Amino acid sequence: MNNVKKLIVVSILSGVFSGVRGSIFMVVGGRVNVRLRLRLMSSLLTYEQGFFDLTKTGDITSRLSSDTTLVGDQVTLNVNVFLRSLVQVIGVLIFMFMVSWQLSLLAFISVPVITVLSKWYGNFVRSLTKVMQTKLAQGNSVSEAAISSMPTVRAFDAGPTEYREFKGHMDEYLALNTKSAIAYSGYATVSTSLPQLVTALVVFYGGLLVRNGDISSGELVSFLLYLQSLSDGFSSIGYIFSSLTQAVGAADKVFELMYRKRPGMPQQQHGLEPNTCRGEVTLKNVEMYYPARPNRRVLNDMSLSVPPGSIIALCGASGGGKSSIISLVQHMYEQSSGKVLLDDVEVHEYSPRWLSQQISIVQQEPILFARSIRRNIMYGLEGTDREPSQDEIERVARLSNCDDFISKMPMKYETEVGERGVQLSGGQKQRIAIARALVRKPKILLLDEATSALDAESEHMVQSAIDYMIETARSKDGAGMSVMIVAHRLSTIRNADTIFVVQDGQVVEQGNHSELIETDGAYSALVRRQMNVQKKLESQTIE
Ligand SMILES: Nc1ncnc2c1ncn2[C@@H]1O[C@H](COP(=O)(O)OP(=O)(O)OP(=O)(O)O)[C@@H](O)[C@H]1O
Repeated sequence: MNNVKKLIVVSILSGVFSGVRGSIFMVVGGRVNVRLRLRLMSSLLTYEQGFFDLTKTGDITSRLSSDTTLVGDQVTLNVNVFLRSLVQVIGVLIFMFMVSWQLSLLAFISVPVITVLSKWYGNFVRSLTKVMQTKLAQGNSVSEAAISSMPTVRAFDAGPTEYREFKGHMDEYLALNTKSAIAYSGYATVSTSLPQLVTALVVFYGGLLVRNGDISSGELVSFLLYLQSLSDGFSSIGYIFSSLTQAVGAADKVFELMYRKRPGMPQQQHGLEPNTCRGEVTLKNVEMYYPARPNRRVLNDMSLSVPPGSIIALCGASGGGKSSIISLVQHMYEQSSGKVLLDDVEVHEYSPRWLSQQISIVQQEPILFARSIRRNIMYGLEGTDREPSQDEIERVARLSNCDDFISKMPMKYETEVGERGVQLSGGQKQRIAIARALVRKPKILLLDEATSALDAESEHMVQSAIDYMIETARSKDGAGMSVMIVAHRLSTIRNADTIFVVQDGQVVEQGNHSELIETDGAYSALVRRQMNVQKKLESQTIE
């Protein structure tokens, strides 16, 4: 009866032990998964030259999900079983040596072979897994891009093309998967049959030892049972080894991204953070190449200066380099020679955080995030000591002509704008982007003027918001706010203190409107062309 009681206690204890052990590893696996994701996300959000040029962002977002999950899962499942098997193997080994050291040594002749084989197999699987994860990520990137752009896919009836593209990646993944399965079958064949062969040898030699009276037949039987248990332990360690190598293969890519060239959040705090900013921007003999196209010079000996509180316009033919100048001022890219200065200090010397506090930008195609209008307006300031009050948000919304359409929405400022702001019109998005720029009270306002995407009414609304910004910059209230506008509309250009005509990466003319008209060069040609287009449009409308 006592024995039965003991058995019950042991069974319950072992159940509890295995349950607790399992849950501990689930917690550990979950933590590994989340920690990896957080580290990767924080590293991806770190400011880095040229990172904006990554075309396959889906590849990266997939790393955030699938690779980190794989690593976490393998930790949960395998480390747990690995530890259990290791204890089993060590215990059994001790018992085996206690029975017969000669038989034990014989039982181990396969170990060196299996060790070498496992090492080779591990390396193979590791490199293969890396490629497989890349193929999966590429597939994810295609599906993400297609699903998030369904209206375009549908409009161009590109469903079959997208499917073929996706299937191409999946087929490549499957081929690699088959290769991995064949390698596994070879590895498993050798690593399973070798111990069986060794068992046959042990039975043969053990029989001799029993006949010579060196060990009893009972000891031989127990040795064989230990051997079986040992082989079970080894085979589960082998299995775990291959799964863990897979996880390490996946983790390799994650770590590669995490520790790429300019990693680490602390770098973000580095750099100068002066208490004041005058807002004087100067470009001196700047030459620039984009990392994605290192052979194409985009800016060539570019020099310009923006005195504090002035308004300058950049105009000229498409592709001339106007937006590239704006990116350099924000220090999104590094010039290859020359200097980009803010208040006589090179922009790379400032901390990126400080720099972005001084500069606000309204992009040509403003990007909104899938959150409420209120949160979009105070984007980047939320949760900081610069977070604007609701009154302030409403004030800038009024100034940027957003107030009318926001007040007509049922949830007002709490209205969700949808993924990339799809639930708003182009003009509405643009006006929210202007409010977002104004609420930051910048010292330098960069404006990449949007023209084509807006209808006449929206254009009027956006234009009057821009005019207001320019007026603010000129007024005492906005003293010191310099404005750099990539301008297409004559009305905006005309108001600028200095106009720079940019062609093929160089300033070909500069001066104010009347000076440049008098010069009768590239600028006046540009103005004439615009007026002609305007006249044509007007006559067509009248007809
Ligand atoms: N991220 C990038 N990677 C590589 N090349 C780029 C990148 N962005 C722009 N370019 C190239 O740099 C050149 C200048 O582009 P930029 O956008 O500065 O011209 P732009 O004058 O602003 O044109 P637009 O008036 O059409 O906006 C173009 O030839 C363009 O193809």
